[in-house]
Amino acid sequence: MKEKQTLEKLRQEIDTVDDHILDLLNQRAKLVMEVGAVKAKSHSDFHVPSREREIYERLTAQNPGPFPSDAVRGVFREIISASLALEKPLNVAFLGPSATFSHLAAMQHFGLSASLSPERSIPAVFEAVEKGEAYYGVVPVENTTEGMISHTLDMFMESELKINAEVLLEVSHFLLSRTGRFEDIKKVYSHPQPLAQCRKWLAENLPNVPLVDVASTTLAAQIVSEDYTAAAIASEYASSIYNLKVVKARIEDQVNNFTRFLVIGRKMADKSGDDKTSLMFSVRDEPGILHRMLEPFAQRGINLSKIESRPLKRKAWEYIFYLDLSGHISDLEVADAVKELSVCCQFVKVLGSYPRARS
Ligand SMILES: O=C(O)C(=O)C[C@]1(C(=O)O)C=C[C@@H](O)C=C1
Repeated sequence: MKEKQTLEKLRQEIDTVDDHILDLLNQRAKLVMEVGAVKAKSHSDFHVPSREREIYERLTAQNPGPFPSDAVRGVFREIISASLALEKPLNVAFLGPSATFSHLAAMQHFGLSASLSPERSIPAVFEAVEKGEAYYGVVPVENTTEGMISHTLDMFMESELKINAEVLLEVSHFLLSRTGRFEDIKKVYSHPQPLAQCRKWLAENLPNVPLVDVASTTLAAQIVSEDYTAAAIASEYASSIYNLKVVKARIEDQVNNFTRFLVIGRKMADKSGDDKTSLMFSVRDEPGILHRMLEPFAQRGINLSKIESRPLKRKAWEYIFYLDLSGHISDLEVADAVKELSVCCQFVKVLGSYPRARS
């Protein structure tokens, strides 16, 4: 009896706190709408990744607990997403179909209030943003086990779109089926990449079961939702969409399997204080050129986090280089280094400066 009274009292207190939270959320929403009106007048960008980063960092740093800091980030992810939708409903194109990892990356970055539309290919995502059908696009660029996604890099050769943000997503594969029972599985469907990333686990655990390549993990989940004797390798999110049970979670052979996605838009992103800049350039074919192209960065102590080369399609044995470095293009040192680099280049293109993703 006493416990019941205590419970009731505690729940009343929770209700009072919730009322405060609701009131504060509405106070915040009104302020954000004022910010939106100012931005509309000055034609400024509605989505500001650097400001969002500042909010997350400030709140998680000062969080006294016991509410977990990761949850603070998740809650504010949704508060900001809903606020932004009040300023301007945001259309975001991503590499579809729905429930694939690009969809998850878009949800992670923009929250659940953004309107997310699947596109059938990487060029179609670029096109949707270029034509203004979407404000932003989300495309994969690199995987820790499979390497660079050259299709995305090649798109920047023609496109004038800018990288506005990066998203790091841990890619975990789930074995899903209607019954959730191992013994019912007579076939496994998935996209070739997840099948390759789970090869060892499949050989050990389902050695005689045929593996079937399909166009996406979503299609695999869809097929399996109508076949009680098949299983799909897909994301955990796909299980909720297609009403499937998890036979086995995290079956990828390599732990720490991350994919990096780029958020592309029509304008350059503001400086956040912890940024990366991506460049693309081609150099003249002459002795010592590789050394010279890296010198401007080494001399200024600018850290390079990635260098990648791709063949220039128009000319045999000539290459385009992609470089990721620490800093924003509005930093004097970075701007100077890029200027110096351009002396030994046929062309240099800044693909964008954007906040470094939290790993
Ligand atoms: O500060 C802004 O520029 C806002 O638009 C407000 C706000 C927020 O909810 O705090 C919303 C969206 C932006 O991406 C960043 C922050």
